[in-house]
Amino acid sequence: MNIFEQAAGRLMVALDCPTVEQARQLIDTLEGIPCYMKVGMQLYYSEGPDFVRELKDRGYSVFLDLKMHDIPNTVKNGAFSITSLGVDMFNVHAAGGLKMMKAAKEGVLEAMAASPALKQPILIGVTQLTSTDQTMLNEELGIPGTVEQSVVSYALLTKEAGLDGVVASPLEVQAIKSACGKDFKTVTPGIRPAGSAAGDQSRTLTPLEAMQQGTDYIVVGRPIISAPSPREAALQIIEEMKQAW
Ligand SMILES: O=c1ccn([C@@H]2O[C@H](COP(=O)(O)O)[C@@H](O)[C@H]2O)c(=O)[nH]1
Repeated sequence: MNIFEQAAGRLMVALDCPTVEQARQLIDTLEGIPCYMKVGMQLYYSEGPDFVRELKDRGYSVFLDLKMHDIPNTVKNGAFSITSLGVDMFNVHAAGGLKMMKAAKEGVLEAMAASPALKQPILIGVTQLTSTDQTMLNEELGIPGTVEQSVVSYALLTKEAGLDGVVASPLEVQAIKSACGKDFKTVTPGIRPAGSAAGDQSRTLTPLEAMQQGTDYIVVGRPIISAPSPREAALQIIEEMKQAW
């Protein structure tokens, strides 16, 4: 695998589009770029599992970002269904607790036992959303301490539950890796190339800075989707990621 492919494989493009037609148009413009595709609530709730299957048929790695957070039994059954779909990665909220995260893992293992040909998906826990800042954490959510402390404590809980990694901002990657080990995966949204609008994101770094922090995957939505040329924007981000090698 060359450096371009290695970098592209660590870029997750958030397909935050309202319809499958718009998502297809975006994917067509990214033809030949071997990035991960992230399907979130907007597209999944409108188009359902068929579009995920279509992405898999087109050869993409798929991160299904539905952030499950419910009672353990419901999450276990949801994890069974998601694993049976054949996605490469999915997530649950770490705030659902140890029992809920362990139930998600059980759902994965039961789906694997039912269909041994499936590839086991990477299962990750969401720590503190990248839109959350220090004031919101302490004053609105009533959680004491720093954002980094909260993220690391969720990461440790996620690891204890037997999951593979977490979603966090790139600013916390080093603290997560030193608490949970370098093989514990970090998936980091909150990526903003220089000059692009932060929007609702609070904890951000550029693609190069995120890679320099040692993150495993960066997630990018609007800086690609809303660019005049999404293809050029994605290629530019991959170029920036390559500089970290
Ligand atoms: O903490 C989180 C968890 C998930 N996301 C998702 O990532 C993308 C980011 O999109 P941008 O347009 O680049 O901001 C989006 O799909 C979120 O749902 C996140 O941002 N933060």
